[in-house]
Amino acid sequence: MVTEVEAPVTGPPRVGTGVTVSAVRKAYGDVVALDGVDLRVAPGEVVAVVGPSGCGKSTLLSIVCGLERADAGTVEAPEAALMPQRDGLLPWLSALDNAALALRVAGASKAAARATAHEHFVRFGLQGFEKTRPAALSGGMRQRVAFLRTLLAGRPLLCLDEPFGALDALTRTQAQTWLAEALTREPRSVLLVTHDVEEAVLLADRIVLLSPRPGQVVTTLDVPLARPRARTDGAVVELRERALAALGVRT
Ligand SMILES: Nc1ncnc2c1ncn2[C@@H]1O[C@H](COP(=O)(O)OP(=O)(O)OP(=O)(O)O)[C@@H](O)[C@H]1O
Repeated sequence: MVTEVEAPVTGPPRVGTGVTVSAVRKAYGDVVALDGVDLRVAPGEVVAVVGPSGCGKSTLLSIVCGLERADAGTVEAPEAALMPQRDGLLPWLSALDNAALALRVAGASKAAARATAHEHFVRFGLQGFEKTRPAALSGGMRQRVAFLRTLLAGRPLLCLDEPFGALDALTRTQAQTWLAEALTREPRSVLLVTHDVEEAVLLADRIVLLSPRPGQVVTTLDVPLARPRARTDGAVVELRERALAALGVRT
């Protein structure tokens, strides 16, 4: 009998040292995107950043990932893998080669990178689609390929920018469930940007609410609930209402 062992995606370090953002400010000319933002992601914690469109959420992720520099303030963060707002899959590569991309960039041979990525295809619900190009995949499958590629980068911190923003409501719900399960299996420190308060309550350990631009932290909510969480659960509904009220949204 063959016993299948659930292999982790990559070796240690898995959750790293966490993230500390202190008094970060960033302006583009006259447009102040972020002003005095403080934020902490403890090792292994999922922190959601929620706020209205244009309040600087993507800018914050770019700074934490080291793609942009803050004008003021400090950021301490381990090496991060960014899953951008659009899935960023390369249209001319197969699903397998897209998933294996970070490994290739890190210097693995094509065969080794494909073999490692392929080990995870069943678990990610992608088996049978190895050779399929992104255009022929469903939206949910594209997100899973993009997420697998992000995980395989082997970084202790994942920065996810609206990972499900482009999906329809049903696919989005499935993807949220799937992400919650994936993070339970493969714990990482996660900074999740979303404008969907419910998504934040379903996935995060803590929610940081930002004001309209310039983005400033309005309040932080703890989500002390076991996963998986149901959107109809009373505690989930209550936290969602509290977050919306803090953002000034009437329900
Ligand atoms: N490279 C840039 N050059 C000039 N302005 C920028 C640049 N990047 C962002 N901005 C501006 O900074 C502000 C914050 O943008 P950012 O994309 O971080 O917001 P966001 O909260 O992620 O928005 P959304 O929810 O709509 O994605 C916006 O006014 C945006 O136009």
